[in-house]
Amino acid sequence: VDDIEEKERYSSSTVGLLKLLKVEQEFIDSLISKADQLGDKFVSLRLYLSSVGYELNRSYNERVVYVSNPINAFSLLRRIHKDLPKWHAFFKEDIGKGDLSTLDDVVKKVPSDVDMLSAVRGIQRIERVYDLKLDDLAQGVLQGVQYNTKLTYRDLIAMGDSMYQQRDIQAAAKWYRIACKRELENSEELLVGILGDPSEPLHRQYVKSLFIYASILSEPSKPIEEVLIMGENLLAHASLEELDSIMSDLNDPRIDAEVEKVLYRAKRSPSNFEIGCRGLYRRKTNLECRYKSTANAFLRLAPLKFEEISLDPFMAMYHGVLYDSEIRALKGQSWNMVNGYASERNGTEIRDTVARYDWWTAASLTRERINQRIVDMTGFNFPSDEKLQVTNYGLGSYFQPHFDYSSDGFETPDVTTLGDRLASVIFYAGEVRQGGATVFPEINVTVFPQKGSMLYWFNLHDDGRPDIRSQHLVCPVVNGDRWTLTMWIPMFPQMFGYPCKS
Ligand SMILES: O=C(O)CCC(=O)C(=O)O
Ligand SMILES: [Fe+2]
Repeated sequence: VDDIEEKERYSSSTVGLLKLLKVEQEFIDSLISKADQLGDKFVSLRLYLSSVGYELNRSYNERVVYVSNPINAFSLLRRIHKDLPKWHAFFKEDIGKGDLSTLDDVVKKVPSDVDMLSAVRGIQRIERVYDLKLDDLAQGVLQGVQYNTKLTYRDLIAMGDSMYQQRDIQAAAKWYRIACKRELENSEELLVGILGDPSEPLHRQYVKSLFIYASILSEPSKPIEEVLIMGENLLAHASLEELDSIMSDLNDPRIDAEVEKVLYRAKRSPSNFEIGCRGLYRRKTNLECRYKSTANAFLRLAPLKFEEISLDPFMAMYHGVLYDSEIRALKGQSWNMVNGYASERNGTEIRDTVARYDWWTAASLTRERINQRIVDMTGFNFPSDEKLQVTNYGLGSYFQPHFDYSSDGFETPDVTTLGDRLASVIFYAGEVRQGGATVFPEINVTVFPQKGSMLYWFNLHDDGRPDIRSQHLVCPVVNGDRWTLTMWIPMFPQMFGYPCKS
C-alpha cells in the first residue's frame, strides 16, 4: 500500500503533467537519435509523431498551457500509458542491434494503472462538480469555452472502460455511446497494426453495458456481479454479424434518442458546495473595494488594492501582492513535493490525491520578503523566517471540505506552544482560467484564484473557539496551473498585537 500511495501521481499536479510531457519528449528524442537505424520504419516514426500531435520546440509557457487543459492532460496520460509501450515494442525490434538503454529508460517512466485511474477520476470530478455535458467534454468544450483540442476515440473508450471496471455501468455506457458516434482519427493500417483496432471491442462493450444497465434498472436487487456475468456471457457468443446488426439498430436516430433518454434521466441536484464551485452563490452587496493605506506605515507608503470578501466572519483579499518575478522563482525551484490526500487511509483502497505540496523551509530573501508582506498587510505577528507551504494542483485536483484548526485532525505540533491556527493566508500563484475556486459553503462565499492575489480569513472566534463558518474546500481545477503559497497564523503570538473584533 505504502508503495502505491507514496508514488507520485502524474495527474495530480501540473509539475507531474510537465514531467509526463518530458517522458514523451525523451522517447521522441531517442527515436530521432536512432533514426538512421530505423530503415523502413522511418515512415512509422513520422506516423508516430503525427499520432501524438507532436509539436517541436514548445516553450515552457506553451507546455504549461497545454497541460493546464484537462483534455490534453488526459490524452497525454492515456497515450503514454497505453500506446507508448506498444510503439516501444514496435521500434525496438529494428533498433535491436543498437544501444537500447535510453528507450528502455523512458518506458520505465510510463504511468501506471493507478495514474490512469487518477486521471479518469479527475475528468469524472470535473464533469460532476460542474455538471458538464459529456458530449461537450468530449469535444473540448469546458463550461461553454471551446478549446482547440478534444478527447480522441481511444480516450473516450478508455473513459468507458475505466467506468466499466469501476462498475459504474451507466457512466460507461454514456462514454461508449459518444465513442460510437466517432471514428478512429488515424486509421492507417500500420498504425492500427501497432495500436490495435478498438472498434469491435468498443461495440461489444457498448452493447454489453446497455444490456447490463437495463437489467439493473429492471431488477435493482440482483447482485451486480451476477448481472455482469450475464452480460459477459451474452456477448461472448455474439458473432460479428449479430453485433453489427445490433449496432446498426442502436445507430438509428430514434432508438438512439430513447437510449439517451434512459442514460441521462434522473439528474442529481447539486450540493451547496458544488453551487459554490460553479460560482452561483448570490453576490454579497454590503462589501467594498479600496486602496488600503491606513493600517500601518508600510501601507501608507505603498497603498494596496484591498477587497472585502465577508464582514462576519471577517475575510479579505489583497490584489497584486505576489509579483511575477516571485512566481517565476517559486515555480522554478525544484520542490520535493509529496502527495496530499483527500481522505484517511482505508485498507488498500487507492486514495484520491488532492495535489502535491512541499514546505518552503530553506531560508531565502524572497520568502522573507513575502512573510514581511503578510505581516504588513494583516497586522499579524510572526517571524519573517517562518516556513510557507507550496502547493501545486493538477488534472481535476481538489481539496475536500475541511477546517484549518487542529481539532479537524491537522497535525500542528506547535499548537501547545503557539496556539491553534487563528487565521489562514493563501497567495494564488498560478494562472487558473476555470475552476479551482476556494469555497466557504457555510457562508456561501466563492473566491476564484487570481494570480498575484492573497486571501485571508479567520478560523477561530476571538476567544479561541473554532468557528465552523470557516469550513472551506478547493474546487476541482477545470483549466489551470494552480499554485498556492499558504501560511497559517498561530493564535498566541497575536494575543497583544491583534485587536479583538468585538
Ligand atoms: O488553496 C486553497 O484555496 C485553500 C487550501 C487549503 O484550504 C489548505 O491548504 O488548508
Ligand atoms: Fe484549508
